[in-house]
Amino acid sequence: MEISLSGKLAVVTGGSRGLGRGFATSLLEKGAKVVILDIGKEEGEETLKKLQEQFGKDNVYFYRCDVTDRKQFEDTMATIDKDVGRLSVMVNNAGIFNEQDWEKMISINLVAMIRGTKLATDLMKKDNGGDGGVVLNISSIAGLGWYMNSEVYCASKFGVVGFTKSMALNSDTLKWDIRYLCMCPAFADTALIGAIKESTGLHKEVDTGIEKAGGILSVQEVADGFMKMILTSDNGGLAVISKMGLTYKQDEQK
Ligand SMILES: NC(=O)C1=CN([C@@H]2O[C@H](COP(=O)(O)OP(=O)(O)OC[C@H]3O[C@@H](n4cnc5c(N)ncnc54)[C@H](O)[C@@H]3O)[C@@H](O)[C@H]2O)C=CC1
Ligand SMILES: CCCCCC(=O)/C=C/[C@H]1C=CC(=O)[C@@H]1CCCCCCC(=O)O
Repeated sequence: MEISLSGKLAVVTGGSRGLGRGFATSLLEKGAKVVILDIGKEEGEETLKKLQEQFGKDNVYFYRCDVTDRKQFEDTMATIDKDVGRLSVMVNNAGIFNEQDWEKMISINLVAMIRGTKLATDLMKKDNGGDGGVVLNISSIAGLGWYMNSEVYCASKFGVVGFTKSMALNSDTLKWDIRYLCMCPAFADTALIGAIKESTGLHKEVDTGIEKAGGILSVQEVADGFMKMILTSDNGGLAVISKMGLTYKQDEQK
């Protein structure tokens, strides 16, 4: 069964550039309203301008928000609920690769993803006046396997998989009418690749890894897999997006 996104409100963290901007664009193409949350003010405002030109002023919003700042994240979500509308789609996408500043990486990749999921759940759950919806958390291939010089990144992304799959099993999920989904991209063509090379020191190895994987994913390829999950995946869907396309893990067949 495919859901309709027309007129639905979506929030995308880290949506100013890279994969997040791709997800925001896909949601807008399907008729959703999109709020981008990002720490980068200039990039956010630039993206807002471009997307508003393409999809209309009333359909795209940008709030500068550091998702590691608990109060800022909570206040921003409350403001969106009051000023923009009722949330239906939450995309916890903001992430970094920085093994040196590993505590910050855990705060963004894992803690903020958990917080975003909980804040969205409170706004969407049917027994709290919400309309239900979908939370899609962005993990990585590094959330299912292990990579050299990437210990904390892998730990953070394994955490995203474990948390999201377990949320999907929460005994109240059916009552809430919320689907919890997790997507694991392989190497994709964004600024993160430079950060991986710099942080791990594995410049050649990353290029070889990309070659072995059949090349680098375009943002559009990842966004297509993302949209397929949003529209059709059952609660608990966990999928890899690679050059082979979107592949569900274990018992999740689509
Ligand atoms: N590019 C790749 O090869 C892969 C990326 N991923 C994941 O995809 C997600 C998106 O990454 P990319 O688009 O590739 O990277 P990117 O670096 O292009 O975009 C990340 C965005 O997150 C924002 N951000 C960072 N810290 C933030 C904070 N504290 N609060 C709010 N926003 C913040 C950045 O400003 C930026 O706009 C990340 O979770 C990443 O781990 C997963 C697998 C592969
Ligand atoms: C192959 C060397 C990798 C070293 C750098 C690294 O640890 C990268 C980690 C992850 C960061 C985001 C990702 O998605 C990266 C892993 C992607 C690897 C994809 C390889 C696919 C394959 O081997 O088939």
